[in-house]
Amino acid sequence: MADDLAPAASLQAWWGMHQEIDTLIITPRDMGRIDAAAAASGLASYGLMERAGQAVAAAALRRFPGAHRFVVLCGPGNNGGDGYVAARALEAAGAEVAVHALGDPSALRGDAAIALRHFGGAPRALAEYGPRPGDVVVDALFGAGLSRDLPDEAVQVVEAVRRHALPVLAVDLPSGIDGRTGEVRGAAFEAVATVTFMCRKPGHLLLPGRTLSGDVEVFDIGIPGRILAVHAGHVRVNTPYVWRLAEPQQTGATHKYVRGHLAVFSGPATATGAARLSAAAGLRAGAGLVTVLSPTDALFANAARLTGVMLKDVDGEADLAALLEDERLKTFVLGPGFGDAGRARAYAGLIAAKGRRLVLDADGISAFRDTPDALFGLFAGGDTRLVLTPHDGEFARLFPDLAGDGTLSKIDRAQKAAARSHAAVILKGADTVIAAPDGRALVNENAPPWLATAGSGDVLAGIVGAHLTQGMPAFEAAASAVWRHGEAGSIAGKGLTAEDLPEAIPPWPAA
Ligand SMILES: NC(=O)C1=CN([C@@H]2O[C@H](COP(=O)(O)OP(=O)(O)OC[C@H]3O[C@@H](n4cnc5c(N)ncnc54)[C@H](OP(=O)(O)O)[C@@H]3O)[C@@H](O)[C@H]2O)[C@@H](O)CC1
Ligand SMILES: Nc1ncnc2c1ncn2[C@@H]1O[C@H](COP(=O)(O)OP(=O)(O)O)[C@@H](O)[C@H]1O
Ligand SMILES: [K+]
Repeated sequence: MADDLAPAASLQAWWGMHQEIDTLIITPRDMGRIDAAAAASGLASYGLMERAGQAVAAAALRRFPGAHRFVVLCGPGNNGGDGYVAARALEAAGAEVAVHALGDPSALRGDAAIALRHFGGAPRALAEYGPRPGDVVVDALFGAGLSRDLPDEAVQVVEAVRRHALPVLAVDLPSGIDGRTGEVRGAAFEAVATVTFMCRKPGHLLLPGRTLSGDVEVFDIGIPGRILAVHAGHVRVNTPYVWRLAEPQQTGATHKYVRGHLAVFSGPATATGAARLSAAAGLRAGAGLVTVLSPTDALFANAARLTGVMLKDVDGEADLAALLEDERLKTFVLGPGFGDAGRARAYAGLIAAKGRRLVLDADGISAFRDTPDALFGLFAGGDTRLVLTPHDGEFARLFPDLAGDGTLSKIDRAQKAAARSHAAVILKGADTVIAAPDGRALVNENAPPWLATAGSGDVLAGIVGAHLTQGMPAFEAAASAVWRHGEAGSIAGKGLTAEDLPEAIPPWPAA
């Protein structure tokens, strides 16, 4: 996907400020380009392999001091080459080492053939490997070059290693994980740890690859940062480094209207809690004022439970149209607990027509399941004013073709959805991806699993709304909201309920 986008000069400049190597996520294809560029610049490619293999051996010795035997499984490409270097280094350190190769080692080419020659031993066939207690498996079968499902021979070894519960140290990626998508191709090792080189790949961050990679160590094998930067696409890890320059500034002249007014639509009398969760989160996340806009039948239910948040009777399009005359009301959250699909569509239309910003979540998203293009048309043109916050199910309602396309990674899906909808898209999950219409995308990694609790998404929508109403650009507002939501989950801790989250939203990290 990244390649289909011709980055505008401004976008290149934007990423130019965000080239911290720690935040780069590089696809296997771009990594191939980086290798080629490194070689073209005069860097000896075998030197890169040598450093890679040495780093793997060092990690193996450090992590598994009690290993009886290191079993290095080597594949037919450069991943296997790294394995031969590691095997030689482990032997040199005095460890017991067994090497098994997939395919005919004499067919190895290039750097991998050199690595085998330096190793000097004769690898045994993969099928001859018999797991023993005390074995530590160094998985160098396939890395970035995996291009199809694992061959049967490799699947059998994966299964045998799992049956014997042997620890696995993966080289670059656990074999079987697709580095571009994080998906399992047929079968995959489950690694205790993975040693990768220069930067993480999507497969280390997207599920299930994230889980199967274990601890990921990123080792610098000496490719210059300038070469990485030139060939890095538009994908980064969601860290404050990426959006800190867009954080709202608090100055002495700040007053509550400068900090922005956020409005959250409530559902009917029987479904008001979700909107209050969003509203409470919005206030805590920095909106100067927050108002719950409630249908008449739900006013008492809301009034009984609101303090810092204000309440207003909005029961239909005429009421909303009148309210939109107040220019200070800049941002709306529509969807949590909302229920009424027809009304949700009408409200979104009015908000768009008046040039306001909208966080569309939950029922607000589902309301457009039959007419997604109508939604996307509402917010086309100009600055990005719409943030969509779907989980996978809601995503499939608006973008059924993208959801059903098994060739796309979660990053690809979010990027394509953002471009189509003219929205910043937060595609939620344990590996939430945030994407902008211009192709930028971030993968989030700070959310603890106990954040998966009813109402947690409502809190996120409120935080996004608070950031938007303080004037942050949509993509940065969305990304920083996902990050603060994740931090709140860690601060509130295991066993949290969504009610605990607003209180736990942390201050902005120091810029
Ligand atoms: N800069 C860096 O990061 C550096 C990276 N380095 C290392 O290089 C690794 C990438 O090497 P790589 O490109 O040779 O790919 P790799 O994963 O070894 O596999 C390719 C081979 O497997 C084959 N093949 C693929 N799928 C298959 C299947 N299902 N079943 C059977 N065969 C299959 C494929 O055959 P083909 O598809 O061409 O038929 C080809 O022969 C990278 O992960 C890292 O460890 C370091 O050495 C130095 C610097
Ligand atoms: N396993 C997980 N680990 C971390 N965060 C998760 C996990 N599962 C879900 N989340 C997060 O929890 C939130 C759930 O939101 P959502 O699916 O809308 O639920 P709800 O509608 O109950 O609020 C999202 O922010 C999502 O990214
Ligand atoms: K591997």
